[in-house]
Amino acid sequence: MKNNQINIPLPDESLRAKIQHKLDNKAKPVGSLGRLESMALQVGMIQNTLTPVLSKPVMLTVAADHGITAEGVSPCPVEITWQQVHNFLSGGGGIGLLSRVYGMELWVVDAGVNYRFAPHPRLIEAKVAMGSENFLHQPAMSQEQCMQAFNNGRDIVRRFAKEGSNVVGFGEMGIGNTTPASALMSIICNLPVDECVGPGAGLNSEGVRHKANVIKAAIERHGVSENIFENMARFGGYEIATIAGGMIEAAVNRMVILVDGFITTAAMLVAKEINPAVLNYAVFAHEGEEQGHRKMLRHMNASAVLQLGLRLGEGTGSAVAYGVLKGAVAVLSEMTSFEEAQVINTSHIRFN
Ligand SMILES: Cc1cc2ncn([C@H]3O[C@H](COP(=O)(O)O)[C@@H](O)[C@H]3O)c2cc1C
Ligand SMILES: O=C(O)c1cccnc1
Repeated sequence: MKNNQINIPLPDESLRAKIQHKLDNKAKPVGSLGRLESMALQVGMIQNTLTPVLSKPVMLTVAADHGITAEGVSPCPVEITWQQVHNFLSGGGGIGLLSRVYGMELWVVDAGVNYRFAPHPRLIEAKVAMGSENFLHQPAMSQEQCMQAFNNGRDIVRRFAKEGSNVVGFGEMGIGNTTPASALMSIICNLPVDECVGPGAGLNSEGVRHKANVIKAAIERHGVSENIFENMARFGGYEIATIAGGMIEAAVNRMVILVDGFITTAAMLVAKEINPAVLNYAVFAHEGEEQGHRKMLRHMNASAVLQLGLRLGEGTGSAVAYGVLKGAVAVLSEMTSFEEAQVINTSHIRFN
């Protein structure tokens, strides 16, 4: 597939001034709701309306295993991936809890976990393989497997869009997945590997150095392609490919995309390589502790909604930011104007 074949609708720029005017005429000093106002503007533009509504919010936590863990790049046992899938499905873990607290419907996607799950009403079966290959020695996925995972993500999100969801949060679970995320980041942001790695789930500094060396050796071995899908097949993972596809499809369907932590943000890096218009739909939920996360956001000129020192993933930051997003959307759609509130209009008073 060529990089730019997927068509994403562009915002109707003539609406921007109208939304801004509506925000400026709410009963408050101009701009005083800060970031809530810019988020409201973004959602208004995404939905092409002065009265946006968030409906049927879904959280997709996409899980997969990684052959590269054989190189000792994660401090944690790989069985945690499938164990956490069970945990999430029972309402546990960070995302089981926070999706419930903030009112998002959680779905767990098996994109490539090395475990055979019994069917479960909240588990979406999209397994391409029992985990990726060890990309130090061979490509993580074949080109076909990578496209399969990408298209699975598109299919899943298309289904939710058809059912009336207009906001989707992404999260992930996959022991070892900070390694492919760092590799893709280094390639896409054109940054040295050392600037893209961090402790992940808890490596010490020696472990981080080892992780960097593994990534450098893998990039040396396979080389970097001009084609983003080839790079994803060489160095990526099934959850990253599935999330990237899901993000692209969300934008195609004019859905708000909540982007979570380091790994999910790497999937957004991939998605914007496929079509940069996806960024119009992205709300970057938080800026986390992993150094690479901050740098990826800078690369995309994005500023995150929250700064909570998170370093978990799973979609936890997306769930919390969804709470903020709800407030932002309500400001545009529901907050009283000066006229409605019978308050003297101060929208002409501007300090810059
Ligand atoms: C109990 C536990 C729960 C998690 N939930 C998310 N992660 C996070 O840590 C993993 C990535 O870090 P690394 O690349 O260092 O393995 C991913 O599963 C990510 O979602 C977890 C990790 C653990 C151990
Ligand atoms: O920032 C994240 O999302 C993150 C950091 C470390 C491990 N897993 C996820």
